[in-house]
Amino acid sequence: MAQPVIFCREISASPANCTSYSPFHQVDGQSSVPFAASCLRVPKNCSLVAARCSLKPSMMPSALVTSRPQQVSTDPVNVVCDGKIGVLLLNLGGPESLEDVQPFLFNLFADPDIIRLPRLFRFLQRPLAQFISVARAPKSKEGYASIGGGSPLRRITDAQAEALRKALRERNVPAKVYVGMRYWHPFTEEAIELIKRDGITKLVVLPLYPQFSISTSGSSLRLLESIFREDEYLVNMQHTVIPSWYQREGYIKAMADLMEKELKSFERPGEVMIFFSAHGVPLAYVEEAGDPYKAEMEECVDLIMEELEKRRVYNAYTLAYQSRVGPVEWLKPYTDETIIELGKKGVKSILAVPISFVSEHIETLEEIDVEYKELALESGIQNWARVPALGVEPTFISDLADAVIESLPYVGAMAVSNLEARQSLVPLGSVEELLAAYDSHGRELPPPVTVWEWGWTKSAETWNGRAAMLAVLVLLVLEVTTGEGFLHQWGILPLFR
Ligand SMILES: C=CC1=C(C)c2cc3[nH]c(cc4nc(cc5[nH]c(cc1n2)c(C)c5CCC(=O)O)C(CCC(=O)O)=C4C)c(C)c3C=C
Ligand SMILES: [Fe+2]
Repeated sequence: MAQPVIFCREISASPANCTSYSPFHQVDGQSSVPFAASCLRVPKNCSLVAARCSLKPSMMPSALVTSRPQQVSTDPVNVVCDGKIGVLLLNLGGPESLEDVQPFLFNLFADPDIIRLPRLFRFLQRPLAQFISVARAPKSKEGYASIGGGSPLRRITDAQAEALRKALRERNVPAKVYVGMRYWHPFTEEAIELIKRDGITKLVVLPLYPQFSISTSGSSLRLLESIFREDEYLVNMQHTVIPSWYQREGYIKAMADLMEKELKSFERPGEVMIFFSAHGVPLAYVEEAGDPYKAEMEECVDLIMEELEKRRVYNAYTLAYQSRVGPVEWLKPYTDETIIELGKKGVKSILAVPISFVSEHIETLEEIDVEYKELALESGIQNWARVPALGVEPTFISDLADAVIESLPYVGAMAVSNLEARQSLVPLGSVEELLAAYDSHGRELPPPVTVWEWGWTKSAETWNGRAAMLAVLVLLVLEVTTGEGFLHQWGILPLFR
């Protein structure tokens, strides 16, 4: 994993030709040593007012100076360009109807960042995804049926895109804002088509996940990288990525505002346990593949609590991880077990705070509001409330707009137009650099799901699952090699040719 370093960059634009060099400095204590030099290309007629940026220690690669955007100095950063600016919001996507559930799950499980099979078995990714999605669909459908028959994600993300567009316009930055989902409509590929159609020349890529995970932002960026690689238009389009933004002051304040408001709904606000519930990831993502998700999550919680303390809110708090799937170990502590523990310890009031996602979705509306609430009440907790997701909260949207504007001076700063370099480097640097910083060896990730959960103990479940997985792999190999078997009989296999 990349070592923590401090990067400092100064950009100065010469008005004559609007081209400048931006030396990078790696700052080691007091001294500052040149680290690398890259050419910042700015289109003609673009006036770039000097921007200074100093970043605190971070795991981010050098290209991603925008990863600590709140650290950008208060100097005015004005980029008024004749280029067409686009902002691409990346998100997960969700089924819009019950019929969409199985194909949506297929897309999710076909993603090697969700299930990464050993290289030898990669050809089984899609058959396996088909198998798991068909097996899981009935349970998932029940969940989506209970929240109105589909995910609200598309509607909310579209509203966020529109609000962001307006906020940018109010700041005199005319930009088009696009939504690209990873697993359902509008797919990232659809967004890219619109970006090309509109002739966008400068793109800010903004995953709508506050914290970075290989399984979310990483997966979306990996897809984007492969699209960029193959497209001559995109090769020449300048871009930058804001990989995570949980540490931004505006986001932290917006979260604290919502929490403060919700705390007031309790009879004795001071006695409420603040319960941050984050979406989990399998432990191996963090411990073996270098996913910064857990570290970023913990820092995020600390920053929110610090902000609340400034407001004289001193409640006890805890962080746990929800939504685990299958028998492998996920990040701990688990939300359900923690709720039971708190009940045993005599906690009477809980304020649940969904922390890894900025829209309402199935895991807030069903898992937290229904399942965890029920569990809490059964465990002796008497008062339960939940903080709503940020959605289009003005402070939040306004902060996203600031993040986009602060990142504009870096758009294309790492551009490589050299044909030879394109082969080894990703054309426009930053997506590739980001992916290279995490999960650089593309290590095998554990399949986080299983459809075979039998046995009485955790260990038995794990081994049963592994044995069943092996058996299915063998069957699939036989199917693919002989063209006969149960998947063909069920008409499953021809679907993914
Ligand atoms: C930061 C957020 C998320 C992380 C990290 C994440 C990892 C992750 N998810 C699965 C499996 C499933 N996720 C599902 C839905 C879903 N996941 C997230 C967010 C994160 N996932 C959201 C916002 C949603 C809901 C979308 C919606 O429709 O509202 C599902 C489908 C629902 C279900 O059947 O439970 C699955 C499955 C894994 C395996 C994983 C990490 C490897
Ligand atoms: Fe998920």
